[in-house]
Amino acid sequence: MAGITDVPFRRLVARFGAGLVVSEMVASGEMVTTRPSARAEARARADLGGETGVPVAVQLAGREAAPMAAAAALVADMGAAAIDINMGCPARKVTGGASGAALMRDPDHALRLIEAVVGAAAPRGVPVTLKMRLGWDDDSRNAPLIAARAVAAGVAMITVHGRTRMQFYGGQADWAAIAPVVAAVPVPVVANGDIRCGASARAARAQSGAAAVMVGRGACGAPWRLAQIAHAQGHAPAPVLPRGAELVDLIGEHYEDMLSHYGTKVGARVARKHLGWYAETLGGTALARRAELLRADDPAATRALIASAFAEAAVAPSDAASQAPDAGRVAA
Ligand SMILES: Cc1cc2nc3c(=O)[nH]c(=O)nc-3n(C[C@H](O)[C@H](O)[C@H](O)COP(=O)(O)O)c2cc1C
Repeated sequence: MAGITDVPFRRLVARFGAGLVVSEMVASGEMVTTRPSARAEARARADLGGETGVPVAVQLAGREAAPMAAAAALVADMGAAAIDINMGCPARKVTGGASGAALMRDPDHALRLIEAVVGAAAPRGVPVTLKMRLGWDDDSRNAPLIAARAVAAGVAMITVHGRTRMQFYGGQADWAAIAPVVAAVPVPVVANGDIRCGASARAARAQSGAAAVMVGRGACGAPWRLAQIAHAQGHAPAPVLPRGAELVDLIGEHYEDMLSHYGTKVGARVARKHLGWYAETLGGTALARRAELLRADDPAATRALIASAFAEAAVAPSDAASQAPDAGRVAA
């Protein structure tokens, strides 16, 4: 997730057992631009330096086949374990440039782009995956059609966020609407949208028939949650959940990692949203002090604040998260 799943966050997720992490969305044009600073930033976002200690898939966004193929070749040569094509981002600045979910409005063009990426990645032995929505809007739910064509072009796995682009993040993800994509392709389909706990993961898989789930916002302020959900599905051992001093240490290390990764000034700003999410996840005293955490600026004061705000916090068991707003539909 852009602005969230950066190197410090991915390092934490890897610590809880992730075997593969995915970069933030990287603009293909910037990856291959001749402007050195933009290019360096794009390549840093891809993080192929092995800093997380586990394989990295790189997600590319773009609207034209040629720069997408050039970026795919570049990241494949830099060691990407897989290349994911972004066909789901609803943001106006992305779709306005005809990238992200806007590609779903023109399947023929999208296919040329997919073929170009596969053409660059396949000879290098790197699989290509695709992330999409149900369609642009309710009148054009063309995910099954695009998925089938993408797989025929060589795509190895498809993730579907169960909303249309016009829904942005509103309403609830429609997991059952992912089932026609599962039926249309012989490759694994991953269900995404509003999955926050073991129970919602099970419900999403049951309603969609998907082989796996993807968790986005549910991992914010909860880098352990992916491991909890994997365990609830019987795919991983129970994660050791930090409490008290260990939790303070973990959040403190995340904070220090953000400062060193981005530099103190930018890092302190990036850290605020993560500290706010930790407070929302952990509740209690931490939640009561969320406003302070969101204003945190000076590193010494922030370190002291982390130590006192999270001192009594404990991670809830996975399915306690089903007390979240989607609890009703999980039970239904
Ligand atoms: C701030 C933010 C940034 C995101 N960035 C990306 C991205 O870079 N690539 C991507 O495929 N999806 C991105 N997403 C979408 C999520 O991956 C996911 O599809 C969506 O949030 C629904 O899943 P969730 O309910 O589990 O969050 C982003 C979502 C948010 C809220």
